[in-house]
Amino acid sequence: MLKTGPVWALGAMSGTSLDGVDAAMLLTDGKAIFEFGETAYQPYSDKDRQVISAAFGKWPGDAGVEAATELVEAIHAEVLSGFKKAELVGFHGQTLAHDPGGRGTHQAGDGQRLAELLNKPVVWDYRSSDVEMGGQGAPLAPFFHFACAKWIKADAPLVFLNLGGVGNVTWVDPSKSAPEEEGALLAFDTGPANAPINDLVAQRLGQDCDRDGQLAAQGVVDMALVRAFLKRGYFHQVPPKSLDRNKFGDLLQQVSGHSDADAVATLTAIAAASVGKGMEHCPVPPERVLVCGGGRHNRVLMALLAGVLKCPVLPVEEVGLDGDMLEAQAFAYLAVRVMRGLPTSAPMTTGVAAAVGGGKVGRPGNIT
Ligand SMILES: Nc1ncnc2c1ncn2[C@@H]1O[C@H](COP(=O)(O)OP(=O)(O)OP(=O)(O)O)[C@@H](O)[C@H]1O
Ligand SMILES: CC(=O)N[C@H]1[C@@H]2OC[C@@H](O2)[C@@H](O)[C@@H]1O[C@H](C)C(=O)O
Repeated sequence: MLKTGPVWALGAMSGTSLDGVDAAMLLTDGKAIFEFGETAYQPYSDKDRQVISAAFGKWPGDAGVEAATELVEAIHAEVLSGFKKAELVGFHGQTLAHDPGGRGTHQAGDGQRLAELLNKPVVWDYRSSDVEMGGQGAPLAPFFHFACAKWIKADAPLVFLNLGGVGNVTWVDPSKSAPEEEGALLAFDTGPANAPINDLVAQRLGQDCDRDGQLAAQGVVDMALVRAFLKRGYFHQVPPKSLDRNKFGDLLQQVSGHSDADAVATLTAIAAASVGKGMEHCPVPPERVLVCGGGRHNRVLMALLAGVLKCPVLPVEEVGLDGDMLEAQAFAYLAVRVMRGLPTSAPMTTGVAAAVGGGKVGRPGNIT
């Protein structure tokens, strides 16, 4: 049993951009944020990235999945074992495939095995029960965004924008008292963010990202391609809605005739335009957009967003949050909610039939 009151939870996230594993401590009772704690980051090597990306789009039992899973577990065990103060762990794992309307959702990494290795309770498989109840299983950070809005004492509707491999937004009404309350949240994936940019610069230049947007800054945006992209069905779907990382895998083909700089500039403009399009769904316009995720370091992307959005666009650091660790903190927060039987998603965050508490709990000594 988890003791009552606030506990130190350790969250870990390996995101779709495949840069590495983020880990962060959070003191929470599953409702409010009490304190932010230590963090760690372990980048994937090129070899790790190859093993994991070879398993993208694959399901348990498919070739390559076991190797990727072992790697994900081993790297998490290494990073997380340093956090002695953690009373429990929230382990997201690595999404390999996401098809909520079909085969489900697949995060590599077994929380029971990790619980044995770390000798602590591990909450994992956060997305499956939401999907089983008709939800998208993503995004799941929104309940934490609600807690962040309270922590920063926001007094008007605002948006959290995460620019990871995929982009996602959470619109928050901070006047509500709980994230599951009707009208408190609206969340969905906006479109591709860093994933296509990373893939293109990896393929063409052997780089891991377009650092600070340097290449995009030298290119010319193919506006016709951007306009055509926004006509795709996904952008006309009413949220909640979510994306597989490789849903727009044909994008690289679309820019194959462009120079490196023009191609990256166009993919960057597509990421910004997708967010702009998504904002049309907000119940009321947000007072500000607070940006987390690695894409906020991309100056071109941030400048384009400032042009597209009709309110201030600020990195979350402006309000005292850590934009590189927000998702890891989210899974720490959600771990405590799961342990306490509190919901982790709701109809307006994932489209699930009713508020649901996702997540399994792995406990040391439970291996059969
Ligand atoms: N200085 C930088 N300049 C440009 N892009 C950057 C910079 N730093 C990080 N990024 C981008 O941000 C990515 C990492 O972002 P983040 O860790 O938020 O993604 P993620 O958690 O893997 O993805 P997701 O949120 O989709 O699961 C990198 O792969 C890179 O594309
Ligand atoms: C299926 C899956 O892993 N989705 C990720 C991905 O990365 C960003 C976006 O797409 C978001 O929906 C989600 O991650 C964050 C952490 C979330 O669940 O809120």
